[in-house]
Amino acid sequence: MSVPTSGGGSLADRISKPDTLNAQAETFEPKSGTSWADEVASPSTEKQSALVNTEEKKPEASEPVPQVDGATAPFGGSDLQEPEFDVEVKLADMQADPNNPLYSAASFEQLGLHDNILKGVMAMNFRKPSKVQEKTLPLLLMDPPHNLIGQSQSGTGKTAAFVLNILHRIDLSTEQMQKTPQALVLAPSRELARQIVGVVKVMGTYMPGLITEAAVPQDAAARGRKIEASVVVGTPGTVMDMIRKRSMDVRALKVLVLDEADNMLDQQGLGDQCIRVKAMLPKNIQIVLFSATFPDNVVKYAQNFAPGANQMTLQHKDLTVEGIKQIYLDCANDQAKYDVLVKFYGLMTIGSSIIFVKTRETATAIEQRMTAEGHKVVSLTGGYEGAQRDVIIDSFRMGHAKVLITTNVLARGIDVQSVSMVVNYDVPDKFVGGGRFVADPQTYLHRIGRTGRFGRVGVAVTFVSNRGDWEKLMEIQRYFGTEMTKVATDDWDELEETVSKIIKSSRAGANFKDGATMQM
Ligand SMILES: Nc1ncnc2c1ncn2[C@@H]1O[C@H](COP(=O)(O)OP(=O)(O)OP(=O)(O)O)[C@@H](O)[C@H]1O
Repeated sequence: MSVPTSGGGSLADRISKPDTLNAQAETFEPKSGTSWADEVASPSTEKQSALVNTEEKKPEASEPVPQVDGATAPFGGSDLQEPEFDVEVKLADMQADPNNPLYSAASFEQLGLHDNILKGVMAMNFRKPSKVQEKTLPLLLMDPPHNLIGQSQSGTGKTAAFVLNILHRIDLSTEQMQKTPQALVLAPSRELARQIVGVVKVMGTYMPGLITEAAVPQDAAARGRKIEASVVVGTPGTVMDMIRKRSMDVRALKVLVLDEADNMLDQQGLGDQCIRVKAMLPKNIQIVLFSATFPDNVVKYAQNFAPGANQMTLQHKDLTVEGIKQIYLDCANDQAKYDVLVKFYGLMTIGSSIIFVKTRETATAIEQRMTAEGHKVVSLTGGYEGAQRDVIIDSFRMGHAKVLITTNVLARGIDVQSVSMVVNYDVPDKFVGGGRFVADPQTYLHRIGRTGRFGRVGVAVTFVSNRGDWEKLMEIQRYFGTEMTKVATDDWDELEETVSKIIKSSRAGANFKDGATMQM
């Protein structure tokens, strides 16, 4: 099959010819659009603060076995050990390789956790800690408590590290204590907050009296209800409102966690809210910051926010996840991108995938066009109301929709193990003033990290259709010292062959429709 794309020759060709390149440079202006800060829990959406008791969100018995919203597959853990996964390297091998981020020399039993907590860990089928869990848990569990800044690659189990510390520290001995907030986790999106609630609940299954609640923007009906939970996970604006309105009592809080901490401290608005929340908490609270990325400009903030913290950090070059194969599709021009997207989806059978775009408008446009082509897609952006967002993400987690189109609002933290491909329809960039956008390596890393979770394999495909995109992508490549393979889109036979080879070499899980060899 050979499906040529419309005119113009490949981008790389144009780039190697300076004349053409200059001509192109004038044509391609940075797109304006919705910003990251606009998409995340913004002050306006946060006004509708209320509590979400995720107890009500249990799936119907007849539905496919879901990931509990947001917990990982309940009691399935990282099921890479199971033979159904046609991978050459088993999780056990990875966890025995000292150079792998999933490696550990210790067992969960050696970490000094209470038996009821260990039972939860074992029921999740976590057989051994990952490196970040093994290294940070002894530091987190120390008495007196110490602050911690922890960094490790996406999908390597940071959530369990901070959740285990929380479960270890809370006191559930009386009904009064069970209903009193003792640990607070802040996350940048409602979806991530709800996911973390799911993890706390699943891990704490064997802890009698554990009550966990999400504090995220919600419908007006629940507004004003007092939090009666030992563990609270929320977005910063909502939590700030609740503390101010005294619907959350913070006097007994012992632990504050910022997940995606660099993002939380760096973003205008979010950063202020986190600082205000912290100022209202007891002074001797343990502060724990986790992320896969801590860019240089945020490190100082982080150290001020968590004074005297123990630190586990990584070099840029060690941040990429080995199992994620990175390619870019060289599209003739901006208009050709959509055709390439549809042809690409026509060619491959992909488990679940996420398409990242820059603006809400692009998300809606692609959703409509792909739906018309018969694909089961949903889109989720900051433009939707909270309750709608819950329905959308749940339908993706359950596998009812196979393709999720979203903006940076879901770039971080979301853990859906079946995601075998991430598409960057727009190269991630950030506004730096003066009408300029520059490459955003951190967002790139977080986006592609939605696949390849805990030793799984996946493919990250970035669309490049102009010189500006290409330069930004090369900047990202340099930043991480990684290799991204260029794939032309003017010869689909060749594209099929190239992508097939790449997928095989990475053990990644996508099938070509007419000759499946790989399985995920
Ligand atoms: N010790 C373990 N053994 C097996 N599976 C694990 C273990 N720890 C975590 N996992 C699983 O690994 C997956 C990724 O974990 P998690 O979401 O905590 O990653 P993360 O490091 O927070 O990633 P991100 O940077 O993207 O937020 C989850 O599905 C989780 O259940």
